[in-house]
Amino acid sequence: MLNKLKQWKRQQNNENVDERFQELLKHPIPGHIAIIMDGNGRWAQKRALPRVAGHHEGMKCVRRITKLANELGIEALTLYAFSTENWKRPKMEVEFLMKLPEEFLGTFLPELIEENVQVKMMGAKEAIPPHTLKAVNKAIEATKENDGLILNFALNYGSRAEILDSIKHVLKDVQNGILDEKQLNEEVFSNYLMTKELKDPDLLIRTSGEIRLSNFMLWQLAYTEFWFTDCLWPDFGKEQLIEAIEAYQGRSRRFGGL
Ligand SMILES: Cc1cc(N2CCCCCC2)n2ncc(-c3ccc(F)cc3)c2n1
Repeated sequence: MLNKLKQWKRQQNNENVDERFQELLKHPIPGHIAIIMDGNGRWAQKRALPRVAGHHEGMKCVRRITKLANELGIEALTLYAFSTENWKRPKMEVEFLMKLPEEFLGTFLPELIEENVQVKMMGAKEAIPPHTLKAVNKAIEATKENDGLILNFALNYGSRAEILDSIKHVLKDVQNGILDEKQLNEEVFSNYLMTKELKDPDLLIRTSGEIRLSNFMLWQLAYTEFWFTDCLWPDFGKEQLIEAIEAYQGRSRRFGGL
């Protein structure tokens, strides 16, 4: 009896989730969503599993949320997969993390191609292992003509380093007469950033209850709506994505105006 009731309640909830998902489409959808995918280690710890099990489960969640974002017609999804600070983690964990891109793409690249997804990457390539970079570059090449969802992985990414490198590039262009410093403004500077082909994120989601940016897209998030959740990334699913976008749709954005 109890199982029947649980099954009925679960079905009611699923129907409600699907209705809410469809309802999202009647209101403005965020063009670009950025996600700090936090809580993978804690997810594993709660289950007395090794931390890497949480990272692996988090990788499956990447596929789940990518499919949902594509269904919603979201233009770009930027995922913070590995920060410049993550190199400080234990060697074994870093080696495991650096294998995830090739595992993800080895499994899902055909599906991404099928679903018209364009894979991009932003970050400092020089420190990324060749085997990792080879898999990512293969996916970028294989999907470069796709014009559906842009799936942008932040890999060995740090925003302060990105901004500093852009400033150095601007200085060099001014010195070489390529750029007149009087022409330098926010729009011109944005074209020096790794995100030059993307609009700024409309919505930032951070999971696991942490309320900080962790050196992520500091310039680009100036007018972005933030949504924080205690939900751990591996547990982040359709219902949580709906909740985040419902919150976004409930806010009126003024971009500094009245
Ligand atoms: C380093 C790392 C970690 C990683 N995690 C799983 C998601 C939670 C965050 C940490 C662990 N995931 N998940 C997917 C990728 C990936 C990266 C580039 C790419 F082109 C394709 C897939 C990934 N990369």
